[in-house]
Amino acid sequence: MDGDGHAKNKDERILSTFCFPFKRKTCLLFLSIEFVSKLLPCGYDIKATTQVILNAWQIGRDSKSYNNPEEYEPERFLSSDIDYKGTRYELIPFGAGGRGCSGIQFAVAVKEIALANLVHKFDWALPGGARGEDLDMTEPTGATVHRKYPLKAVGIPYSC
Ligand code: HEM
Repeated sequence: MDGDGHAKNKDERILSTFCFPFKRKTCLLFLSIEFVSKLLPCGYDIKATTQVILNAWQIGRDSKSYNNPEEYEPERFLSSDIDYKGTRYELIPFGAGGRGCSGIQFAVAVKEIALANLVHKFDWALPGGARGEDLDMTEPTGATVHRKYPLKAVGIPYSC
C-alpha cells in the first residue's frame, strides 16, 4: 500500500478489495431459511415455519453466474459488481436479507487484518519443497467446507 492506503499493484488491489472472497471456500456450505408465512413460489405450496436449506456451495459454482466457476480466480471480482454483502445472490457467505449476518463488518475487518499481516510479514512455502499441485484438496462431507487433510505451511519471516 502507499501512504494514502491505496493499493499499488494488482495483487495488492485484490488483497485489499477482495481478500474476503479468498476464504469463500471456508465459509458455510449450507444456509437455512425458515419461512415465516405461507409462500407459493413457482407453484410450490410451502407452509409457514418450513425450514429450507440453500446449497451455498452449489450457488457459488453456478456457470450461469461465473465463467470457469471451479477455477480459483479471485481477480474475477475486480471487474464485477458481485460482492458478499447479501445483495447479489451469486455470493452469499453471510446470508442475505433481514436475517443476514449482523457481524459482517466485524468479521471482514478482523479477517482482512489477519490475512494482510500474514501475507505482509511472511513468505509462505510448503514443507519439504512440496508444490501446490501436490496438495490433496479432498473435502470431507459436512455443513462447512474444510480440508480433509490440514494444510501445513512454513512461514518465513519477511525482513525487508
Ligand atoms: C467469516 C465470518 C462469518 C460468516 C461467514 C458469517 C456468516 C453468517 C451467516 C451465513 C449467517 C446466517 C444469515 C442468514 O440466515 O441469512 C449469520 C448470522 C449471524 N451472524 Fe454471522 N458470520 C460470520 C461472523 C460473524 C461475527 C464475527 C458475528 C458477531 C460479532 C456474527 C454474528 C451473527 C449474528 C448475530 C447472526 C444472526 C443474524 C440474525 O439471525 O438476525 N457473525 N452469519
